[in-house]
Amino acid sequence: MSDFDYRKYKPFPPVPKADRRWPDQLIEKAPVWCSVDLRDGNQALIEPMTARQKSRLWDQLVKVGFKEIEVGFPSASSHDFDFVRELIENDRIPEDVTIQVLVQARKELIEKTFEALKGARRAVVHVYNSTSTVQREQVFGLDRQGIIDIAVNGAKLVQECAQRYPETEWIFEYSPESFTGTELDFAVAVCNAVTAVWQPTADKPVIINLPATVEMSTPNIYADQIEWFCDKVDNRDSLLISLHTHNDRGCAVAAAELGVMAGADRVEGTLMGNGERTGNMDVVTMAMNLYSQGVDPKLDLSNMDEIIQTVKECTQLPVHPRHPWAGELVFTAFSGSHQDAIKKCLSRREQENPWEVAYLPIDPADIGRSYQEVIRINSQSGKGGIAYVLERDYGYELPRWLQIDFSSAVQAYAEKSESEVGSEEIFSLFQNTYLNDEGRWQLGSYNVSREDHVDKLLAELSLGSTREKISGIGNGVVASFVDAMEKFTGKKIVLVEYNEHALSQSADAEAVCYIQLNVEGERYCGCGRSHDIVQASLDGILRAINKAEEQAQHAAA
Ligand SMILES: CC(=O)SCCNC(=O)CCNC(=O)[C@H](O)C(C)(C)COP(=O)(O)OP(=O)(O)OC[C@H]1O[C@@H](n2cnc3c(N)ncnc32)[C@H](O)[C@@H]1OP(=O)(O)O
Ligand SMILES: CC(C)C(=O)C(=O)O
Repeated sequence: MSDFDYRKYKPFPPVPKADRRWPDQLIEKAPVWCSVDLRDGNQALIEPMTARQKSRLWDQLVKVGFKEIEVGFPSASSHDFDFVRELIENDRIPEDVTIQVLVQARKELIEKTFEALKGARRAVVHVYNSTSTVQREQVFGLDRQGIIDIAVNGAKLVQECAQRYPETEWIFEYSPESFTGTELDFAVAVCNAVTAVWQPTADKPVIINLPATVEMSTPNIYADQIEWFCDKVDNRDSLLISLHTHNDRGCAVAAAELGVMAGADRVEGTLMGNGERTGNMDVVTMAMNLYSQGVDPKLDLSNMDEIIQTVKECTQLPVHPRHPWAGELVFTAFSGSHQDAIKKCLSRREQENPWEVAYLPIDPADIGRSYQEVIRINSQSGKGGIAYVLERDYGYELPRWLQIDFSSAVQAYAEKSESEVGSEEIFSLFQNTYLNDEGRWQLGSYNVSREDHVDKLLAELSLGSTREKISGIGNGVVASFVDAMEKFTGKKIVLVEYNEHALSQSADAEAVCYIQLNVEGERYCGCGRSHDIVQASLDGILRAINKAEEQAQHAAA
């Protein structure tokens, strides 16, 4: 057997179920969220958070709008204990926020936990023990009854301690840790034994948390487990069924979503999915998934960059640029056809209609992202994206024929530079390609007169110290200038395309004019920009002709 041998592993058994209902459910409201950033997130860090980092993350979690926050494992370390005390003693817990703490089902740890919570207005005490076959057999060396005894003793101790501190409103939570590796009938039996101690009612429910401590199966199987559990457990109406998924197979969010469809009321997770191994369920992703379906996520994620910054600074972990909804590249299109579709959808969008923009599942502005990042240019980009950047940043509304012409210049440039082409680079390339007069003929003074419906143009061209007088006639200034240039160059020139617009980004009302000429069978484009539309047109024509001349000289050389 080689080291990499799939025969080492066995498939996860499906849940035999003839009455599967969850696939037909829709999630129409947000679950109760509980952040476990300061506990599960913290226990997985290379360097656990300092008091200052915890405090900062706490403030952020409150700001985002979590109403339940697991703040630590106060019996495990003095840091966690002190942090809980600090929150309580300095009155830092808003009225509508409930703190939660985790503890193993062990006497001395439970007692210490209640000491840490002394004086709290309201708190969730979350007690757990492992119930899976592997842990029963190999870690605890106990049979089913032995495991039930640990859970029941823990539940009794929690209840007794709570009675010692009646000034606090207590909420109890129990987790059959490693639920996904536990036989379902046994998970139900353990939880029933715990709730038989706590005696919850519909008015005073307890939380039963069903963790995928390790994600072991496809998310549909987790949903089957949740639905099966909800159907069989005693007193379902007096329980809040909570989910706590991990991301070992990369499906923690999917599992939580399907678990909610299967009947769960509450979801535990962390911001950006920090947590043990591959992490906890990412609350940002699940909440944004709801948001993008038109469901109020009951969390305020509008300042995504601030959230990311806080998470990064407190956990010392990076956030991937392609992290769902939040990464710095998730609203960016580099590829041409995507850019083209985005540009068209955005320009046709009517504010009052529901959001429907190709390749952008939500409006990036909702989470504080600018449209600057939506379209970025590299060698994979096309004309639509390039035109979008020029219009957005410089007010140039390139006609389609010029977009086609210019995109080949940008493509060549991007291939040569082998990197992204920034907006300023694109504009400078545009100027060099269509607005450049260096070493070329420029238009000096000109005069147009009209006689018998025919326009006559006299003009002066200059190139360095050389001056040339030209003249032409035609129907309009443009036609007479083209005529003059035909005589001057000795070439056949036809005006193919002409577009103009006022430059919206110019404070003093400049116009821009785009020209395409056919010079001796070849097409050349030029552009003019001036306060005077005639000047802009003539400049555009001359620049296109200059390009034709330059090309002819190169060909001759
Ligand atoms: C899936 C999760 O994320 S669960 C949360 C995990 N988080 C943490 O463990 C971080 C905080 N924990 C700690 O710092 C430590 O475990 C402490 C301080 C709480 C306890 O430390 P210690 O008692 O020295 O050690 P340890 O955790 O190894 O204890 C293991 C013992 O407790 C028992 N035990 C472990 N978990 C539980 C539990 N939930 N309920 C009852 N007993 C338990 C084990 O069987 C073992 O018993 P043994 O000593 O008879 O073999
Ligand atoms: C204690 C429990 C809820 C836990 O963190 C887990 O199972 O992952």
